[in-house]
This record gives sequence, structure tokens and C-alpha cells, in this order.
Amino acid sequence: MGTVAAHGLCKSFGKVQALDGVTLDVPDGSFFVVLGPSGAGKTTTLRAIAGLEKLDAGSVHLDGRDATGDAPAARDLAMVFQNYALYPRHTAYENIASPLRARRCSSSEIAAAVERMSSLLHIERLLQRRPAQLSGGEMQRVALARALVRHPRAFLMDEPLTNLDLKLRVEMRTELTRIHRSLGATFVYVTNDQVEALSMADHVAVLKEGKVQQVGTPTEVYERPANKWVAGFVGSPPISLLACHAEGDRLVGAQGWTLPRPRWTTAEDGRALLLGLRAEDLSVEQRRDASLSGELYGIEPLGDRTVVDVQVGTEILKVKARPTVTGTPGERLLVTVDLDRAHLFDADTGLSLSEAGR
Ligand SMILES: Nc1ncnc2c1ncn2[C@@H]1O[C@H](COP(=O)(O)OP(=O)(O)OP(=O)(O)O)[C@@H](O)[C@H]1O
Repeated sequence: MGTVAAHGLCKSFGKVQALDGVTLDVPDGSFFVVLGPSGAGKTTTLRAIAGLEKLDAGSVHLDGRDATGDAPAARDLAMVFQNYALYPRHTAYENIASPLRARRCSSSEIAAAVERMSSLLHIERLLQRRPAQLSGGEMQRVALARALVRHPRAFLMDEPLTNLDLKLRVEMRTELTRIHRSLGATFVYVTNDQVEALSMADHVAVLKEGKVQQVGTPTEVYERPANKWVAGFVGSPPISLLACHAEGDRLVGAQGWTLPRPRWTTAEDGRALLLGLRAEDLSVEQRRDASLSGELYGIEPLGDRTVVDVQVGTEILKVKARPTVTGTPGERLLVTVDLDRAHLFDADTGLSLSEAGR
């Protein structure tokens, strides 16, 4: 078993309220990602679960038992940090074996565990090398193997891939998901990288200024963001938000445009709204009735695709397009909108108004 339940966590450092009622329910065996920008309280949440931070309020239950007052060592949790130094004089094998030696496991148990971990992380051929003879990525794998060789109740991981270059990070994401599946262990994983979160997690908690904004599957968080902040933080390029209000069967933009009013919103006429449009739900290549007229503002080629910035009044729409798209700034463009996939938010509270009827 490896359930982790953190309820109502509050923690202040002087005047900074790092955690303001954080509640997370991590199911056994899940890959649970805590996602948020720098300073959101992710590390503090992890440290609170590990027992390394004294809480002002709140509780931590592990496997259903209240562990709030337990010392870190009594919680049976493994912390994996961004920087985990290897012992420089020891071989990779000895480094991986060290947590088991500390627990006085037998040599045969240790050999079996190191073999399993090194095969999972594809580092069998590196076991006799010392850290100085390994590349950065290989060291990271050895360090991960050392962290994962134990069987704690859950692994708490604080941005463990941050120091890797992009290619290796992408590879390690796939590796970690595979390792998670084969270990069947509970992972609580902290990151500020939304691609990392969406690609690895089965549950995501989005954190901002010490408050949980939304908890859901990656698809739920992306497709049905609870508020405009989550909509803006998750997704690349960021969602475009256009000021508007409903008027009869139309949505009327502050910049003068109109679109058919989506069937799925119950927002009353006149209420200040924000229409959220993701780049992939917009197109400059077709023309249908639901379209916005604007001017080409800029083109951002990204290799496999291109993002076209279209200026509608004073607002910019980000539109995903084919890599071959070309154009001249100032050129008039019609942007087709897939309104069934759009989002509406209350302009004052930022809360989503998109759920009804969808
Ligand atoms: N020991 C401390 N003393 C004072 N302030 C702290 C301490 N630890 C954290 N904080 C503050 O609490 C807030 C939350 O910090 P935390 O490290 O949990 O954020 P984070 O989401 O992990 O950020 P990052 O992604 O940058 O690591 C920040 O404003 C931080 O400056």
C-alpha cells in the first residue's frame, strides 16, 4: 500500500504563506504530479509530507494512518531531489547498493536488487565505473537507481530531471513512466514543467500561491481547466483569452467581433466573460461561419508546426498552423474557431463557465 493524504496543509515562513490549505489525495500506485510555477509551494508540500517541515495546520495520513507527528524516518518515504550527489570514490554498483547496505540486507539480496534496478534503467554496463567516468545523464540514472532500489511506501520526487538537457529529459520522462509502471509504486512528483506533468502523470494537482487550483487527470486539466489561470498555465502556446459578453444567440467581443453563442454555456446576457481559445482549435486555413477577422501579427516556426499570431483589435490570438504557412504582417486573415472546444470564464472571478451542457 502507498496512499498519501495531505489535508489542509498550512505553512508560513515569516510573512510568506507558502501553503494555504493544500489538500491532496494520492491513490496507491499513482503517478501524482504537483505542477505549479516557481514559488507556488511545491517543495514545501513535499517536505511537509516527508515530515521535514513543521506545519502550522493540517494533517498527513499515510496508508490511512495519521502520520502528522511522525519523524521523517518513521514515515517510510523516499525523497528524490534534483541534485543527488553520488559517492565519488564508489562504483555505480556500490552507489546503488548503499541504501540496502545501510539496512543490512544480505549480499545476495543486494545483488538481486541492483541487477533489477540497473536493468530497468539500462545501466548494466556502467556498474563498475566511478561517477567521474559517467556522463551527466548516466550519473542521473545511477542516482535514480540508488533512490529507487528501496521499497518505501512512496517516492517523493522534487524536479529530478531539471538538470538534464532537453533530449535526455524527454528520454527520462519515458523511462520514469515505464519504471513507475513496472514498480507499481506511488510517485508524488513535483515540477514546474507542464509538458513533464501532462506526459507522465495519471493525476495532476495544479498549485498557485500555496493553493490547489485543480486536481484531475492530465486530460481533465487541459480540456476542462477550472479557471482562467489553469487554462493559461497549462498548454503551449498559452491559451488566448478574449474579452466578450453574451447577447442573445451571439457572443460579442470587446474588440467588435461576434461569434455564435456556444450551446454549452449558461452565462447570462451582459456578464463580463473571457473566451478561451487554444491554438489547435483555431485555424487560418478554412473559412466557416464561426470565424474572427484579424491581421497577421507574426509567424513563429517551431519545426513540426507553426504558431501564427493574429491581431484581433488589440488582442492577440495564437493559432496553430502547418509548418509551411507564410504571410506578411498586416495581411487580413479569417480565423476559424472550433467553438465546441472553446472555454468561457467569468471575467471577474476567472472561474470556468464551460461545464454546463458539455
Ligand atoms: N525556508 C524558507 N524560508 C523562507 N521562505 C521560504 C522557505 N522555504 C520556502 N519559502 C518560500 O515559500 C514559498 C514556496 O516555496 P517552495 O520552495 O515550496 O516553492 P516551489 O513551488 O517549490 O518553487 P520552485 O519551483 O522555485 O522550487 C516561496 O515564496 C519561498 O520563497
